[in-house]
Amino acid sequence: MRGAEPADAPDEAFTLADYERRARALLPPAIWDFIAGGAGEERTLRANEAAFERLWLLPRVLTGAGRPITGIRLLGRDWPAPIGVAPVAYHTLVHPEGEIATARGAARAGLPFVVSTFAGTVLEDIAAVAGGPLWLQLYCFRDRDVTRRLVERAEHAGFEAIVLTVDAPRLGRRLRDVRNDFRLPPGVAPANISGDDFASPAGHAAVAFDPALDWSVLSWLRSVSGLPIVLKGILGTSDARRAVAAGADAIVVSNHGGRQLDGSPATLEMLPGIVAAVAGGVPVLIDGGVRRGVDVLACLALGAAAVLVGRPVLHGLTAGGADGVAGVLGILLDELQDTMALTGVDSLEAVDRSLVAQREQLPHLPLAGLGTPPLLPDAAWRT
Ligand SMILES: Cc1cc2nc3c(=O)[nH]c(=O)nc-3n(C[C@H](O)[C@H](O)[C@H](O)COP(=O)(O)O)c2cc1C
Ligand SMILES: O=C(O)C(=O)c1ccccc1
Repeated sequence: MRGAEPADAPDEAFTLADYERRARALLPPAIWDFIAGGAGEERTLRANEAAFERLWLLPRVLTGAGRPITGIRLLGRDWPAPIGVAPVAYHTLVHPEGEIATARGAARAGLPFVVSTFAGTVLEDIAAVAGGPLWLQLYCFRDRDVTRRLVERAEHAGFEAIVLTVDAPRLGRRLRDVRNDFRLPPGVAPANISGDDFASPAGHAAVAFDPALDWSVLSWLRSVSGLPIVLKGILGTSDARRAVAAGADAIVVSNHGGRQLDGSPATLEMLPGIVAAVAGGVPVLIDGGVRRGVDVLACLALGAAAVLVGRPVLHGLTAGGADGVAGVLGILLDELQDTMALTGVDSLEAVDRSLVAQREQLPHLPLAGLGTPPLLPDAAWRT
């Protein structure tokens, strides 16, 4: 259920769901499937969004907090809001200007952009139009020279962090793509790595990704770059602790938007346990299913430093190029401000766990306990 929708679906978009609908109407079905789909039966994909439906925000009244400030500081940089663009391959699949248009759109909000190893446009060109922090998402290839050159180029172009994706020794089995025999259309190819045979993403990954990647990759990465290293794709508490011990500068709690291990839990459900395990050691970011301002605040209430959004940015890019990306990010920002004002917090430092309650738990709470409900008991399973 997407909220009040006009029957005749006009062109104007007021929510991320509106952008999603517009993108779906515009894209060829196989490209839509590649973007929208997840691995296997898509249980994890569905779980990401569903987890937000089970969480309520508890407003505080008469706090005088009507003019919220959304800014945060992360890895030594000010962000105007705790929202960044998640790394997504091949923006040129949905718009001829690809990541250039995305960077222009993100620049209007001043928000950070994590550029994929599989970007369809050139890193230096993206850097030339960016207006907020740029991070490079890295897939570590068997060919470490190709990997190293990519990192060096990014550093030289002014990228400020490396986001190493750690949940992909190979790509997950995405059944929509298998059934569609999905291939990249002519003209869509990675612009920043050498090699060939990119047309089938899963086929290419099976050959090129390093399937034997282990924790030693961190010291290798340190040896080739002085940039902060962010590990993306952590879902378990012991992996989170290990990431901190291994010297990661931040982590992203992610199941890759449900595209890798189908059957892995919703990211929101794992967040509180991971935040507790990391105990302030490094900032914890999260992605997966963030679709409204209230979702952003829920993540922060459970301890996230910031969120990344993936598919919605591509929906904006599809529907309106740079304007569409700015539209999507602007809606999220406006909604976050609305949510903060109505929740009664005027800065993100004031946000804590007392602001959220898990739906199933509320009826059992004594009324007096509403301010500090025992939320989301930390992950029942540990890895
Ligand atoms: C079409 C598509 C391509 C993606 N490509 C990458 C990628 O190249 N590298 C990466 O680390 N994650 C990639 N992801 C995962 C996203 O970074 C992110 O984890 C996920 O999309 C977040 O969930 P959301 O789409 O629900 O916001 C991709 C996701 C999609 C939908
Ligand atoms: O990471 C992904 O999810 C993804 O879809 C992808 C696409 C092309 C190349 C590598 C990964």
